[in-house]
Amino acid sequence: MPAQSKPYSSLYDTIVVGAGIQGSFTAYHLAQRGRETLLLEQFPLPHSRGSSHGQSRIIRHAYPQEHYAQMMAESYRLWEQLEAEAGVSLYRQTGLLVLGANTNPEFQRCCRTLVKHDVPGELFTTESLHRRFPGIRPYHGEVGVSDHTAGVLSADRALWAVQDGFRRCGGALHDGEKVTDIKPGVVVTVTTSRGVYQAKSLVITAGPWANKLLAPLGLLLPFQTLRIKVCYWKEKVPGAYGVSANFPCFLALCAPHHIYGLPSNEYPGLVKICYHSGRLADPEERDRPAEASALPDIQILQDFISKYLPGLVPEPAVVEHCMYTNTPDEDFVLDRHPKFRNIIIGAGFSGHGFKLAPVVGKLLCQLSVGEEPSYAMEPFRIHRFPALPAPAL
Ligand SMILES: Cc1cc2nc3c(=O)[nH]c(=O)nc-3n(C[C@H](O)[C@H](O)[C@H](O)COP(=O)(O)OP(=O)(O)OC[C@H]3O[C@@H](n4cnc5c(N)ncnc54)[C@H](O)[C@@H]3O)c2cc1C
Ligand SMILES: O=C(O)[C@@H]1CCCC=N1
Repeated sequence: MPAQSKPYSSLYDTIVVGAGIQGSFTAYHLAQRGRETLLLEQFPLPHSRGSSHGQSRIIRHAYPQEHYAQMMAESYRLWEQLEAEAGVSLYRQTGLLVLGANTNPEFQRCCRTLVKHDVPGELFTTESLHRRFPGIRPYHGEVGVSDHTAGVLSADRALWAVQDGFRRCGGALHDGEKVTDIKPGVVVTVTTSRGVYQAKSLVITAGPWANKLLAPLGLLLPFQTLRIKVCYWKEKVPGAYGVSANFPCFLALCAPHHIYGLPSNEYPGLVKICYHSGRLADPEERDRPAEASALPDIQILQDFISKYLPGLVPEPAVVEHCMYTNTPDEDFVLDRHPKFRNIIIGAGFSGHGFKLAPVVGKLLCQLSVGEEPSYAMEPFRIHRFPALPAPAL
């Protein structure tokens, strides 16, 4: 048992299951409020089996949905606060360019939220876009809008910083300890591979494993767990698409799924460009070879790079893997269990939850202490899914 553990079957205010970015921020907010909190993680930390590992994530105000755009101001502030507390730099401003047809409704909604929230940026015609970013060829006559506040979060470092902040507030983090059973009740009993704990409330932030913990609690949410290929592409001229050359992050509004990229930085000479989808995969068998019918994501990226980014070699130089947990509408689930009201669920972050983790953690903390959440929660409610399958309890 880890040194700072309480004895067998001790009572916590809250237990959080899953120390990815969402569970870690939830635990951090709870501990900052003086709640006795236990954060349980199945794998020894750090690990690369879930959704929060890797060097980089995009942070941006540019969102087509108002409910995310309005959370971003607070999210930036909380990231800055964490940087100050931890004494580390977590955010690098690069700007972000959204590329799309000027008739694309999602593009137009992004422009509207940027204006509404007074976010500094510029509109680009096809011609001015190519002049300003010569490395980009708007192949189908796309236009652009930029978000000057956007940039890159150092993901691994951020995860470490928030877990360290949690511990410094007196929180207990047990890694390498898998939750195997949850018994609901006024006091929730949690059994792990190492012991039994009790808490007045429980937060489940288990990423792609969420349904494995929810099914025995009579709930199966309509999640798709996807294996995403994180591809890095070589610059023909080193640094041409780099942060030092002021190349921005970008989000290309392509059908059926978007393509996004980050300037070369973490691996010098390599630009991270990914397809915002992947093939269905169980997180327990993430790297099992794909069926023949699997999504040709690399070909889609190669085609995009040949057409739009002529300064890159259209062959991936490095491919890593990560998991998405998608909901049908790509909105998060932040809600109480419909039957066990002291069990809170944070899941379904659909490949865009990292930047919002400071606010997500605050909302899950508010739900677990019985406070009114600071934002309208309707988009995140479980009851938006019709006809949920009901596993027997
Ligand atoms: C390739 C890729 C690129 C992305 N890019 C961006 C981006 O640019 N910007 C952005 O904002 N977001 C991005 N995201 C999304 C973001 O990274 C995720 O939304 C976020 O990391 C989800 O975190 P999580 O804590 O929900 O899940 P996870 O990180 O998977 O954490 C869940 C944790 O729960 C643990 N767990 C599960 N079951 C148990 C159990 N029984 N007992 C104990 N522990 C358990 C798991 O081991 C895991 O550590 C990206 C995601 C990927 C994969
Ligand atoms: O959330 C983000 O910014 C990235 C880029 C767009 C698609 C998903 N993740």
